[in-house]
Amino acid sequence: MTIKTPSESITIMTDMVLPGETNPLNNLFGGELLARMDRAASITARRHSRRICVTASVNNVAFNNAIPLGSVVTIEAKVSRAFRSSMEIFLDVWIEDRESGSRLKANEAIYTFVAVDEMGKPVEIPQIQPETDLEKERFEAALRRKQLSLVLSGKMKANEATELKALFAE
Ligand SMILES: CC(=O)SCCNC(=O)CCNC(=O)[C@H](O)C(C)(C)COP(=O)(O)OP(=O)(O)OC[C@H]1O[C@@H](n2cnc3c(N)ncnc32)[C@H](O)[C@@H]1OP(=O)(O)O
Repeated sequence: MTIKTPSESITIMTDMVLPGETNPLNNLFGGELLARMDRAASITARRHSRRICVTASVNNVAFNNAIPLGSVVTIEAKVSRAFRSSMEIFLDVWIEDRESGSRLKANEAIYTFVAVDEMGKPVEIPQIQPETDLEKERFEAALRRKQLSLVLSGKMKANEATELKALFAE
């Protein structure tokens, strides 16, 4: 079984917010950000698996800070954990202050991608070896999030979600 680190497949995309991409408050339209994150996550999933990858679910998106027109937006996409054919991709979104250059964390999201063959059938992928403390923390919690996503999508019975149940029993 091949094992890879998250840094081997990281994708960093930097772009600007243009007038056609904003809402009436002149902030980045939510759907535009979702599409940009999907693109970055898709590249990371492909780099990790070297396969065709499809978005299986968007597990969490937090629009914590509005992103104003003209902002420079950086999206970082990393594999937090790989399972058999699916992988969790964690996205961190930053905006850059024009004058100081300092970065402010604007949003976070978690997507699940599945690697498939040419017929769309799920295929096995390399596992992940987390390195940093944050990567280890996200790796540990990923199975819980996978079970929650499967329960919510009706693909797993709640009483089979052992990791989730353990969380409530703590
Ligand atoms: C980049 C893009 O935008 S692609 C376009 C948008 N996406 C699509 O069109 C995808 C359409 N959906 C599909 O092709 C299929 O439903 C698939 C490939 C995602 C899943 O196929 P299934 O027949 O359900 O396969 P299966 O049940 O074996 O699941 C495959 C894996 O996905 C995982 N999975 C499926 N649904 C979910 C979900 N909602 N949340 C988390 N994981 C999921 C399964 O747990 C399994 O993981 P594992 O192999 O790592 O244990």
